[in-house]
Amino acid sequence: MWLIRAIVPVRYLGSYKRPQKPPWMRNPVVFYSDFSEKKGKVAPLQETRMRDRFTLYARGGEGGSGCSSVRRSRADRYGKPDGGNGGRGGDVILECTHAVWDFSGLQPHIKGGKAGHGTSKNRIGNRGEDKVLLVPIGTVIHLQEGEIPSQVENESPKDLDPWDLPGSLVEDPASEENSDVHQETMSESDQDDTEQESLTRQLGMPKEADFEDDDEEIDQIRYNVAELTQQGQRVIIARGGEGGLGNVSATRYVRGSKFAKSTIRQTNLRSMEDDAEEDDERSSIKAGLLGSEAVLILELKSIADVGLVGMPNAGKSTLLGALSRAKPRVGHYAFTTLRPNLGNVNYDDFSMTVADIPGLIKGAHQNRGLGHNFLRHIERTKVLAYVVDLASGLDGCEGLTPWQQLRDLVMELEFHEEGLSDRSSLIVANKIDEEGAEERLKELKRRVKGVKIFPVCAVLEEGVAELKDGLKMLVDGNGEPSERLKLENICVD
Ligand SMILES: Nc1nc2c(ncn2[C@@H]2O[C@H](COP(=O)(O)OP(=O)(O)OP(=O)(O)O)[C@@H](O)[C@H]2O)c(=O)[nH]1
Repeated sequence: MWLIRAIVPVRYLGSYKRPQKPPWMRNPVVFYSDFSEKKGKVAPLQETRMRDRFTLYARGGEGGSGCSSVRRSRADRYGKPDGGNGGRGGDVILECTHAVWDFSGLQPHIKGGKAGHGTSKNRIGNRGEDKVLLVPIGTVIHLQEGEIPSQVENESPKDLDPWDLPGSLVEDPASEENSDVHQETMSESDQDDTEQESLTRQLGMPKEADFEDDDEEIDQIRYNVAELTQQGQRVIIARGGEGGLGNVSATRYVRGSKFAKSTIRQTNLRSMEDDAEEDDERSSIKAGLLGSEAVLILELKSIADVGLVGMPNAGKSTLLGALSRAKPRVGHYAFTTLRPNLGNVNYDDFSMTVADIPGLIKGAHQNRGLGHNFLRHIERTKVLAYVVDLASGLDGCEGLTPWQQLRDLVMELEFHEEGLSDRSSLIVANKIDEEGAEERLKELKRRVKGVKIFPVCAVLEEGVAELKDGLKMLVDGNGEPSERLKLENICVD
């Protein structure tokens, strides 16, 4: 026995118990989270880049299959069909909400819930679960493939309140007129055709015209097919498939067709050929239909009354904080702002939204800096506030003079979209507290004409009240139409 103990390791004899590690060694991350963070095991919290453009593939849920079941009783030896229809597949729905900023929470592929199958006793299958995706306010939908999304709830009476949006959803008036005329002259037979078409569409059957236009439609993106601009507004982007017919409904359907004479009792009398044909038809109507599919490009265009445009470090975020209760990130380095920030400016009888756009630099249209992608967020602003840094380039420091900043900003706006700078504007001359800024302001007023200039110290909130009044005048529409910043009105040399 002693000999065996000496040869076989002690742990295999059952008496050995492996010593446990102390708890702080078993789970170092929990007990020493600071330590592990220092070692780089836990990634530091980082602000992720905004996702304001997103490609989404959506598919409605499959319809459930219809059930084939026969209910027999003593009185009815042959039985009666009692199979219920399949349920309808779930839809994929986009819902607009203030709760999300961008599309970073979305998955690229989304499918509606599958419906339940029909069961005996003529019970219909459960409806598939709808998938609701939350998107931010100001989402514009472009259609790459599939059906145009349909509005379901809270449809806004106007496209966007309270002004007409420049460059978005502008429809060709001629086509509108044509469509009106077309509607007026539509005869009753045409209406019947349309009803038939919608029925075919509901049943998921392809139309003849679909086949003809297929080639043309490939690779064509239909822009601005829908947009979500109000809290709670919803659109269905992919519809669930219809459920298949159970044998109760299917028998009725088949009785009405060319198999009128073939009932369950007459099965034995039918020819084998008819049987096969009928079975095919029965099984095709029994299966649930697939849901519709769509490939969409979602694009976020924030909606604000005023857009703050300026070079990095000009003090836009500080100014937004001074104008509103928003608390954007402020830093003494360039590109602190990585996503547009929105703030509400309140007056006694009025309120407006201000958007702080990430800083622009010369060449942003060639993707320098953060590029000019964020400029799409000011496509929908009514008023532009150019924020310039009066202290930039003073005392031999690096930086552009305020008038050079303005020239570059207007040029970048125009590079992004022609005519983007052509809207009511004012200039915010920020950092007036800095040494030499007063002289700079005088020079700025001499060199730039056509728009009002508001000297401001955003940090100390000086001049902010006057700026608020100036913004209100422009947003209200009381501003003179000539108050636009034009390149020819900026003297740089
Ligand atoms: N002296 C002075 N400094 C200011 C004033 N306004 C802003 N600053 C400073 O300027 C720096 C940049 O301010 P931000 O508000 O982050 O500038 P921004 O334009 O949002 O910068 P980006 O995020 O890069 O686009 C910060 O250090 C602010 O404290 C001002 O009126 N006077």
